[in-house]
Amino acid sequence: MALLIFPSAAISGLPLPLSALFVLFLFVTVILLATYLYTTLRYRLSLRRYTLGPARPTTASPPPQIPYTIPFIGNAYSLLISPPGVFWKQLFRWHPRATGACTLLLGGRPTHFIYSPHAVQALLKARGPTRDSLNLDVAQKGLGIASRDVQTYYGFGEPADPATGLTPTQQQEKMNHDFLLRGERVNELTAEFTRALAELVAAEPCCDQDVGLCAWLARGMFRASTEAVMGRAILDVVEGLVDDFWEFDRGFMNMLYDLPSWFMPKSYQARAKILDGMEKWHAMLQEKSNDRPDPEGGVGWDPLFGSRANRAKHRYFEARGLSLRARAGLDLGFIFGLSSNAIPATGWMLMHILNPEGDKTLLRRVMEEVETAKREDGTVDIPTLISLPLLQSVFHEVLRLYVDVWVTRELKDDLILPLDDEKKQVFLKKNGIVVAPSSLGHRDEARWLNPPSEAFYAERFLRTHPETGKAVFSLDGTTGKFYPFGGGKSICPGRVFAKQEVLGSVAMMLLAFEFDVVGFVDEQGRSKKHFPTLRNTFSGSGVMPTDGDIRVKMRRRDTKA
Ligand code: HEM
Repeated sequence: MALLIFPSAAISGLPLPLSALFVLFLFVTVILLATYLYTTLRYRLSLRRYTLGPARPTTASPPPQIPYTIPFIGNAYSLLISPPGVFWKQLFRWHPRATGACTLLLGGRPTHFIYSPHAVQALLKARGPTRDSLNLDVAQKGLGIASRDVQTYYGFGEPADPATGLTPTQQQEKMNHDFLLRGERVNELTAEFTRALAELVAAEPCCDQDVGLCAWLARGMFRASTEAVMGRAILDVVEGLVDDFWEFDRGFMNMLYDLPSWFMPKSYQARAKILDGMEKWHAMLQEKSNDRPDPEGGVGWDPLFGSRANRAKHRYFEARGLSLRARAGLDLGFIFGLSSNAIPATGWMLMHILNPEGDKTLLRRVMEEVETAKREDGTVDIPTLISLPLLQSVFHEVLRLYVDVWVTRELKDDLILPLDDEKKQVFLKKNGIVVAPSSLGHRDEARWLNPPSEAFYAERFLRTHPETGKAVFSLDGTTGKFYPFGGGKSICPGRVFAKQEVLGSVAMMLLAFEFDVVGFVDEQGRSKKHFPTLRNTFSGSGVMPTDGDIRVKMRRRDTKA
């Protein structure tokens, strides 16, 4: 006690630097302790008000703010260093999940996290909240685009263009709608993708191969989807794009969280190299295309620009007068959207279908379904494929288990969201940030039962049709608890293509090759006993990467004697 009241007396015998250190230590301890006590008291009071307040619409209260110890940094440290899911598991041991929402202090900014399905559903439907601030962060920190170029690209707050009657944001939404979401355009993209993938599959050596399945797949799918969407030239001009992309992808969240480059030097180097290469590619595009690329022209795909979606994007870049460096960064962002989710999702799907520790009948049942989509010429009929019940269920189960996305919105106005019992509401003040972490809905133990939420269950999204008795795919009852593609006006514009790309790839692989599983390996290729799980990395970015791979011997089906 005397030590606390008269520290100088207690340390009078110590040399000066040690005394100074001791005082500093004491000072820091007092600050941390005081912060913890203050935030805990505030939490207790706000929780009481929040849970005991009268259940009338006029009484919406702000979410309880979770205590923390370090001022400014707040809860960021424990949230970010915990392996995926662990922070929430520990939090819900003492903070009632029934609150449906809570506030965390992340680097000085109070951020509201919501996990009540009603609240999530209402947030996604609300027209006011936007993704603007996240988009700015992604562009500047993640993609390395200069702030003024980002402003030029997004043009937030600019009036509508007199020629089109659309603001820049509306022009981007229209582009996504016209070239990524319209049925015929998606079909064109898928046709190009499957053509490119089939060429790569045909070029694979036919002899017995022993490969890491996901690593092998990631290279092939990346080439095929990049070629289909961005054209062939980019793969020739940007040297080492495939390997550099995955190195960049590994460090992307570090960049978004502003961690210094020495923390992940290889990822920063890979990004710089890609951007240099893509700048060259853009210079070449400008040189070779005197006319502005025409997205509506007769040709669906050309080797220089690739898809209509890419031509439309380049036309927009031109119209906004963007620098080549900015175009390179924005295209890297597009390739990130294109590849960083769909490719790992395909890997997880194939690994589960082939898993020798899993359901031994799954591969046979999936093959029986996939065979029904095989055309006489050996190609796959995509409309048939994407309506197969078991295959769709496996795809959605993979998205449920492995998508960990923070659907993030910025509030331009105050927002009141309903909580689960519908009598209570939560109040969120304008200018705040709201996050709906998908993993809290996707892995909610109370929602996903038999088998429990942590388990992979291929049939999870199948129901028995009451009249035919057949298994049908269904997403009934999942609103606000399952949102792998986000929702509302910012919902993923690539979702239709993603489903065709993933299911198309799974089917093409299974129809082309027989796989014998040799064993499991970790990321360094060392053998490990069990099926791979989530890599211990930052959560929140989309489909989580695996911490290993499944080693397989591949044999081409058509060359089997
Ligand atoms: C399994 C695959 C995929 C998953 C799980 C996924 C998930 C998501 C999510 C959660 C968002 C944020 C939505 C929101 O805030 O509400 C998003 C945005 C986006 N996705 Fe995807 N995505 C996938 C595939 C794709 C593909 C293949 C493309 C490109 C063809 C793509 C392009 C984009 C773009 C451009 C955005 C940003 C939209 C904006 O800023 O408004 N995604 N995606």
